[in-house]
Amino acid sequence: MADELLTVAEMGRADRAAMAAGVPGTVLMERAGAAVAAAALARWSPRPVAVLCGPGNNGGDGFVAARLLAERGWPVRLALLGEVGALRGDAAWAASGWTAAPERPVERLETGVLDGAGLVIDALFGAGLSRPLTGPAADLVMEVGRRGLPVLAVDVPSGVRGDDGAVLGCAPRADLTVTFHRRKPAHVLLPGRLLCGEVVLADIGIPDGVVEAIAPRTWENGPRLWGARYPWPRPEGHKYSRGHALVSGGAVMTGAARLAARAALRAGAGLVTIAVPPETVTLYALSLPSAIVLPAPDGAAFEALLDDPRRNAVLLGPGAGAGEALATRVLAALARDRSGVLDADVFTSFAGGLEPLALRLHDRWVLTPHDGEFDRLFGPLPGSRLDRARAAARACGAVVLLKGADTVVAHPDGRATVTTNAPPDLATAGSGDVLAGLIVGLLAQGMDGFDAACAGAWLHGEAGSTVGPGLIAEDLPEALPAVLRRLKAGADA
Ligand SMILES: NC(=O)C1=CN([C@@H]2O[C@H](COP(=O)(O)OP(=O)(O)OC[C@H]3O[C@@H](n4cnc5c(N)ncnc54)[C@H](OP(=O)(O)O)[C@@H]3O)[C@@H](O)[C@H]2O)[C@@H](O)CC1
Ligand SMILES: [K+]
Repeated sequence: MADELLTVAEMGRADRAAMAAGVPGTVLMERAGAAVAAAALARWSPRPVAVLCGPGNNGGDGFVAARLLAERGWPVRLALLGEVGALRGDAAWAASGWTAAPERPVERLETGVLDGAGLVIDALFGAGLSRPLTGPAADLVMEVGRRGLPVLAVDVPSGVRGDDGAVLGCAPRADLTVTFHRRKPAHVLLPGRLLCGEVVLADIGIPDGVVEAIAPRTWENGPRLWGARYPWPRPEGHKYSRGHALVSGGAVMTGAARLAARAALRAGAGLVTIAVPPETVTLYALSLPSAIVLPAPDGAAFEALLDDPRRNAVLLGPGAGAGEALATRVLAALARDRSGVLDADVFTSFAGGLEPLALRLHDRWVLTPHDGEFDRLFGPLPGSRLDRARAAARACGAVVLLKGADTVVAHPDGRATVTTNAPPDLATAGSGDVLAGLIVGLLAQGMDGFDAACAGAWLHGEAGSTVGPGLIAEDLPEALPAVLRRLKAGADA
């Protein structure tokens, strides 16, 4: 499945470009409807179907699918929101194909159309959803849910907004969603992703060059985006050539930096130094035999460690304790030519204003806030998680990774990815520290900020899935070798 995600506006451009290139809209619609019918035939045994059509082209796709399933002998009832005579363009053409057979009426959109149905095809609204569902459309959607009928959604479950996966009013929970040409953000962002069920991507004959011309800026995160630049160890390499991460460890919450350091090592950093309060050196050293544990009693000692240019990537935040001392260390790291990750307590330390950070950050730095930390640092920004992460990256000049079940990574230049492989088991204490450690480990090996953030988020999700139920954060670094082995096998194939 292609990784690009098209906004609704970009998909509209793709449709128009295809038509300008000589593919008529009716042909696109016939192929779209045929893909829906084919998906129904592939997934379900023959059964009575209720096709719910809206007043636009999404409904047009429904008319085509209804005709094709009826031609295959499936009992099909079709109901339309509005009047057939009010349909325009390709949708009117598609409706005429259905009504050409006198035994195929167009029913009013009322709940009775569901009686006897063993499958619902939801073709009420797709890309043109412009407001919350109300009236008969909402009634039908609610009734489908009450009856627990299987649902095949056309393009998106009606009520799910394509650009951000938000639900306007209500939307059915689909078992299968057939979308066209490329997926939309709604297929990967929550809650949309959960309402889509399985997503099938259908080729409706939009020429390949069209996507290149549109040059989308959003992708589903995965190794196809960054795998070619993954810093696999080289035969001629040694630990000094694999980067040296510097992790700042705290006095009280010592687990956070230890988890991060271990993850950085597992991600392949050649060396990891943890700078810790002197009284905690033994504790850190005993639990991390592969790391270098050094005392850093104060800011000056930390700066002395920073001054060694071999320590090329820095992690600040996990377990550090918010406040002036942490802020000073952050600014000291930013004043040097390093890459790094800012996490956790850093966001509280700079909650008073972004300016001191924004003046010095650049795109080899990655900020990894969850939603609460994000709001603390950037304020309540409008829009979807994609919009907000992009705006934040632009505002601060660094890569922003907005953590969650649908983690977004955004670059200041507008590129963004959505990560979809994170299992719910990852929502556990210390999980974010591991993520920060993975990213700093990749930065230390020379990956750029956007690649490192994307690869780190994906590896984190894979490690989480590998462990599965019962996961605790300590498991994640240990799961990494198996994940990397699979990644490398794919890269070598
Ligand atoms: N050639 C192509 O472009 C291709 C497109 N394809 C298909 O077309 C779909 C996009 O079609 P579309 O642009 O016509 O929009 P669509 O989702 O049918 O809805 C628009 C209508 O719904 C109405 N409406 C909106 N919200 C409402 C609400 N809450 N409650 C009530 N009414 C509401 C809205 O009214 P308005 O906002 O104008 O008042 C308008 O009348 C796309 O998802 C894909 O399935 C494929 O066939 C491939 C080729
Ligand atoms: K739909």
